[in-house]
Amino acid sequence: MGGIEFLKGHGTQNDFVLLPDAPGRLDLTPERVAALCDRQRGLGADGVLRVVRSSAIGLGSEAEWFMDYRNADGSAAEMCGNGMRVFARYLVEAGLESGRDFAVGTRAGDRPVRVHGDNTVTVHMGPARITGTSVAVVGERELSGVAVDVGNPHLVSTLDDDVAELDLREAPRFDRDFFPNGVNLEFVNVLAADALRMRVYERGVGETRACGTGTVAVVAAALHLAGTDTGSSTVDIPGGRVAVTVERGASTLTGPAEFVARGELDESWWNGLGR
Ligand SMILES: N[C@@H](CCC[C@H](N)C(=O)O)C(=O)O
Repeated sequence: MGGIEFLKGHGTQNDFVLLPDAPGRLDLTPERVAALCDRQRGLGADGVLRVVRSSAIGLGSEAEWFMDYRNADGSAAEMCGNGMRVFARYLVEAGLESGRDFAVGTRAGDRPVRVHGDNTVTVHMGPARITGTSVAVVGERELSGVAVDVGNPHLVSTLDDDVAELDLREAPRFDRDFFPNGVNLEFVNVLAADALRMRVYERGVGETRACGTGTVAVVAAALHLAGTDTGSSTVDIPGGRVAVTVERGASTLTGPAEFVARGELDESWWNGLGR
């Protein structure tokens, strides 16, 4: 095998390793993903985005390209909003899409995107469905929350005190009967009707500096608690700010997509990792 190309990028500091693999030939095991994402023995990232033709992955997407997203622990997830912005910008800059409006396949379904000229991207995130209520436990605190499905599962807890003060060094607990496949946990302050502040503890990763699906979930939950299902809000996360619109059966996420490096993986390192 020749050198394995990679790019490193981020969306509001939720960071990713992109692996271009059009024909789907890479043996991307959970061990290799975890090693790539490790910040000491690998490149370091919250997740991996494999750029593969939908026809090569065979998951029924009608889009030409499929975002094969993996969490830092090696698990696959349905969707990644910040990753999608970086992925879409890559497709345009690599000449793999000729226009700026196209759809990308994900395990949550095909997602239309628009890549703007200023390196921001709008992603049509699909429906944000309220699925009930549950509880997150942070240390000794029980925080009730609204469960939201954005293709992947979220539990949004609204706090009166500053989310910046929350101690997320240990993984918060949640109801495994309610979320048998795990859950992304968001903690939010409502600053105004159209301004939220959020921290997130991601399934398969830990605390990250942003989560795109999470920002859609917190806007949907805030609207739900205000007695409506339609509205727009900015969401401030530790890594920056995004804009979210939620409507009945649809939502959009707009924010930046940045590249920081590109290169080749060391082949002997890659080949020596557990398969
Ligand atoms: N950071 C992502 C979400 C990635 C997947 C998540 N950890 C899960 O397991 O569902 C985003 O920007 O949406």
